[in-house]
Amino acid sequence: MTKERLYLYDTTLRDGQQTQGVQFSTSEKLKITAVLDALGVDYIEGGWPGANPTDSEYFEQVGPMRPVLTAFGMTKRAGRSAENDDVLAAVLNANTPAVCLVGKSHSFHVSTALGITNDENTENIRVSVAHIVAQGREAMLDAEHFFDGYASDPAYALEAVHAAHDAGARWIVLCDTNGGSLPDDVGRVVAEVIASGIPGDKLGIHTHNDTEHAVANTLAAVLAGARQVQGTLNGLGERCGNANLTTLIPTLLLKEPFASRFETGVTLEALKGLKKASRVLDDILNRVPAKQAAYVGSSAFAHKAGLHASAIAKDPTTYEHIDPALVGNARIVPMSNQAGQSNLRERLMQAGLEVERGDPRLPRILDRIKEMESQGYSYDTAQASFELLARKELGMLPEFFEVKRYRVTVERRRNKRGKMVSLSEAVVVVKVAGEKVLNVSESIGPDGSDRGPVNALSRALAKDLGPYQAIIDDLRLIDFKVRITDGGTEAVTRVIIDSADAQGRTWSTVGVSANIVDASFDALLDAINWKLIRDGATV
Ligand SMILES: CC(=O)SCCNC(=O)CCNC(=O)[C@H](O)C(C)(C)COP(=O)(O)OP(=O)(O)OC[C@H]1O[C@@H](n2cnc3c(N)ncnc32)[C@H](O)[C@@H]1OP(=O)(O)O
Ligand SMILES: CC(=O)C(=O)O
Repeated sequence: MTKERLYLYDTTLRDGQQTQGVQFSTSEKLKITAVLDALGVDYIEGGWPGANPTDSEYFEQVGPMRPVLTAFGMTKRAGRSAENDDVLAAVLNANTPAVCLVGKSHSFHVSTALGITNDENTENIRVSVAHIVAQGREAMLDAEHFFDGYASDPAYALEAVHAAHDAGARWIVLCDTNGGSLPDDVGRVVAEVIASGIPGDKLGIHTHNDTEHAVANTLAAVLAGARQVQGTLNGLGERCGNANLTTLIPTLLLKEPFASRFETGVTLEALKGLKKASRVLDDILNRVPAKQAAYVGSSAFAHKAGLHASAIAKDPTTYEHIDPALVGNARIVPMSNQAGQSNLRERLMQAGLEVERGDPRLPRILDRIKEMESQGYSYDTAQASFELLARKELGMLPEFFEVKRYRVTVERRRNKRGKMVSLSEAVVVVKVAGEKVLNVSESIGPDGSDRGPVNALSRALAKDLGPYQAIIDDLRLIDFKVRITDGGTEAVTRVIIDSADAQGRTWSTVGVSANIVDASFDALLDAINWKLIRDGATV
């Protein structure tokens, strides 16, 4: 059976930039462009030229590429010609092969937001699309609020999209702008638009995630006949985000009925780069990756319960909907008080530790984990701390250095300008390679402000570890989570630290104490020891 082509349209650089707190620089936009190109999307919407200096600069710098570069803008305003609309001119001046204009298709918005008549709006759409087509560009209309408009005034919603179609638009994109639609309605409405005379291979779908249905709504639209799919990496986008391409792409490629009916520009080989693509965006945004993200999250193939891990060891398909390698992800079998010996052996194997079934050390490790978790530790995310605990029980934990003592102080005082400022200072004394080393560090960030006592401790600890220093030089603390938890008889502080290094590895460690500084210090120590072991340090 010949497969039908589905076109993937990425709007990370435009609608993704409408996410609260997200502001890409030009170089970040160029980096994301390269990721999208490698993945194989068909269109990249680069932004709104003329709306801000970054978007304009991006279009000047981006250069030729395989995906169709698309500039975004809005239909011309009433009372002026398309040729004389300065906003439209700025969009066209970016000289992109494709231009996508947002236009109103809900009569309520035409009267309320634009303050014009339906006829004027229809004319604005028609003339604007015709103007783009006359310049030899591929024209698209993002029909804003289409589904809400169709529910309240179907005749006008159809009039608006037919105006774009008749004026030569290559794509008419039906937008669920407020994200409140549900799949049955989206599928029905797309089918009715096709029945009204706009063929499905000219229809696109653009959904928002305000009811967590953006992906489901997109799939419903595709099943009803739409052939262009809009979305963003990691579901970035205005309010609750857009349809998540990081979920949609593997679903379209791997799940039925999509996999056998459709093909996209993304190959199975490129799909293996999906998790990495997702992480590049997280890195740019300085966000901690969402662990439970479908397909690409670090928990997406994590098998915590003993029953699951036992079956997974026999056949991974017992608890996995796809092979994680297809999307560049990996299976993990975390340790926790939900685990049995199958989790443990699998997890040890992943850490390079072969332990025979029936080895008496296995139940000892399990007992130790359960005992530590009852004191407030949590190992299902802090896998690096688990590995160190297991190594200790197995007699395979080298002592690279010994911490003799540490101290941290926080001083609050007025600076010369009379402003109250803090200064955190830490002293750590370690014995390493037979030598006692005293390290002192302050915690001042690049902007001159105090980064707190844990940062000062981390810097002092990692300042001079003698022969091991070169190994830990690239260690970075990327996240720090503190939680007051029940440690058996009384409340304790649990600190989880996520670390990363230049090899792209991330790992989590845990520390627990009644004292937040001690809990943090223990988690920091584990982070360093884990890296030393993984990088082959010897005593
Ligand atoms: C649904 C979506 O997400 S569409 C994407 C929206 N994206 C953005 O808004 C981000 C980029 N936008 C901007 O930088 C600015 O809004 C600009 C540069 C485009 C316009 O700025 P300003 O001229 O200051 O206008 P402002 O933002 O206050 O208001 C938008 C104007 O566009 C008009 N407008 C809105 N949609 C349309 C449309 N589809 N066609 C024509 N005009 C429109 C509004 O009526 C309003 O005009 P008014 O001030 O005469 O009432
Ligand atoms: C165009 C667009 O981003 C929307 O309607 O949601």
